[in-house]
Amino acid sequence: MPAPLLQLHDVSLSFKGVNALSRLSFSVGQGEICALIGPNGAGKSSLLNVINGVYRADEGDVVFDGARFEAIHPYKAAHLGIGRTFQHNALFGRLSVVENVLAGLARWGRATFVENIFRVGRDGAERWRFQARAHEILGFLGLERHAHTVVSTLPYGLQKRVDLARALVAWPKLLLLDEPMAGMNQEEKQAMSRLIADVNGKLGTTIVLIEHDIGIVMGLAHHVVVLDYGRKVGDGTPDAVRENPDVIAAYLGTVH
Ligand SMILES: Nc1ncnc2c1ncn2[C@@H]1O[C@H](COP(=O)(O)OP(=O)(O)OP(=O)(O)O)[C@@H](O)[C@H]1O
Repeated sequence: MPAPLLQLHDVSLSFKGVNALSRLSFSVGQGEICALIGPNGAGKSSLLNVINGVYRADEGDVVFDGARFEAIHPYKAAHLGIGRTFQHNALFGRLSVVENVLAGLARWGRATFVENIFRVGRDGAERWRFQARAHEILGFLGLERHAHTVVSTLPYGLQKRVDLARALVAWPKLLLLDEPMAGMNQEEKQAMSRLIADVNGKLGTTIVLIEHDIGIVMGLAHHVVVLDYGRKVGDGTPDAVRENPDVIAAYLGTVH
């Protein structure tokens, strides 16, 4: 395995007696695409929330890029290089695509988000740097021709791509994607899967993603971690995980 970028050690989290995560340990190597799979309620979203500081683990710790934390604020996580998309659309529907992408840089500069999108304010050089970065990412994700389209008027598949652009614009080392293909048809899933592979292959971004479509996971991920009731029941290459009897019993066996 490549050198780890992210390591979890004995991470536990509970909600009023429900164990969402139980002594969970695993590592994600630099440059990997790691998929988290498991049945509904297995703890996948809770895990992403611990990694980027939305939840604080009850026990255990996380090591990211060589630095250990028990709790971290989401803004701090973003500054350290942990980007995130959400399961449910969290875009500003009435703003344009490029304005939404600029929102991903809102906490990076000296000017405010409002100053940046209305192109006013203190730091012209920074404003142009951010605009250039936003357009670079839009170009990379094939969204440039939609840059000035109001987000709510775009088809769902493209809105998910804008969400990816917003997470990617702030130079993340680690990108956490919470069901980036949820609600998509097969063609849209294939297109999103190719984009994620490009982000990983061409930008070198390490990716942890939650995905329910096993066919997509097996084709896209280098590494699969399987959760069941907050516990890890599988951890390895897609082929190794597919043949693991515990995984078949806990999860893969239940999808047919
Ligand atoms: N904010 C919360 N308050 C109370 N319980 C929660 C909360 N978030 C998650 N849980 C519980 O923790 C467990 C793990 O939930 P989580 O959403 O992390 O699972 P998941 O694998 O992401 O599920 P899904 O595939 O349905 O999104 C579940 O039992 C869930 O009900």
